[in-house]
Amino acid sequence: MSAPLLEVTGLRVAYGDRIVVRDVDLSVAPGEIVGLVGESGSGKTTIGRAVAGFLTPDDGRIELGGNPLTQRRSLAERRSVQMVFQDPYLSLNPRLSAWNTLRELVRVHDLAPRNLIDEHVRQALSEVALTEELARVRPGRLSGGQRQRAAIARATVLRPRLIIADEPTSALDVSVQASILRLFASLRDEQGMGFLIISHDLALVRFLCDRVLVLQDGQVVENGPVAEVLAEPKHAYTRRLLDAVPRLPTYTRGQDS
Ligand SMILES: Nc1ncnc2c1ncn2[C@@H]1O[C@H](COP(=O)(O)OP(=O)(O)OP(=O)(O)O)[C@@H](O)[C@H]1O
Repeated sequence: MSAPLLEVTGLRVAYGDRIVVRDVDLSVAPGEIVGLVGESGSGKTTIGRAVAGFLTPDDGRIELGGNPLTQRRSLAERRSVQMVFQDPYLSLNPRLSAWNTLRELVRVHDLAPRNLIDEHVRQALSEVALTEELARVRPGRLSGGQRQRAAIARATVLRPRLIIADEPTSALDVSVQASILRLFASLRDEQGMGFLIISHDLALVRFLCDRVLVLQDGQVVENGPVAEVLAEPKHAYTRRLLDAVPRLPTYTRGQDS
């Protein structure tokens, strides 16, 4: 297996004196999609926010490509780890079109010479299958799926090495969920991006992820290839999580509806 892209060791996060993440180790290899599952309140989002640099852990190490990441990150380090939220409005400025948001990011991060900024933005939009016409309207006029595509382009335009996606499809209609998941898979396959996908949806994890970590009360209780963990969960908690889903819906690999 290739050297990890992300390596987290001994992560501990407390809110006040309440420890909500304890001794968490996790890794994501380049081109790997790792799922982080667990009940509500088990600490999934907190881990994602710590890795993205939005909060300071109380203990532990976060390394990207072998280099330690602290909360005080350089522009390049911030660019390398991008987060996509359940609610695309958190990623997009409602007063700015996605087109302008993306252009501004390319400019600030100096990713293309002035005359090639539009080209760079067009490329990112085409990867998420969003037309320039749609990208030029305010996010409020887009459908939920289009808005999430714009939010993903906001992350991918920066050519990050790792994307953390927190419940990226739970606000979307079932009909568009699978198309967003296929988009993540193609970014993994074509660009070798690593993903940490936070979800409570085991069907999504089975469809998309290569490996899964199961979190209970802030601790990792199971970690392994998705097929193994979901077929033969070793931990009673994982079995309970699976039992709580009477029948996993199946995402199709067909055309978007
Ligand atoms: N800013 C905060 N201040 C205090 N406590 C918090 C804060 N954010 C989260 N918590 C608490 O920390 C614990 C872990 O929350 P977290 O959001 O990481 O869990 P989660 O697994 O992502 O849950 P969900 O699936 O509901 O989003 C919860 O008990 C939550 O109430």
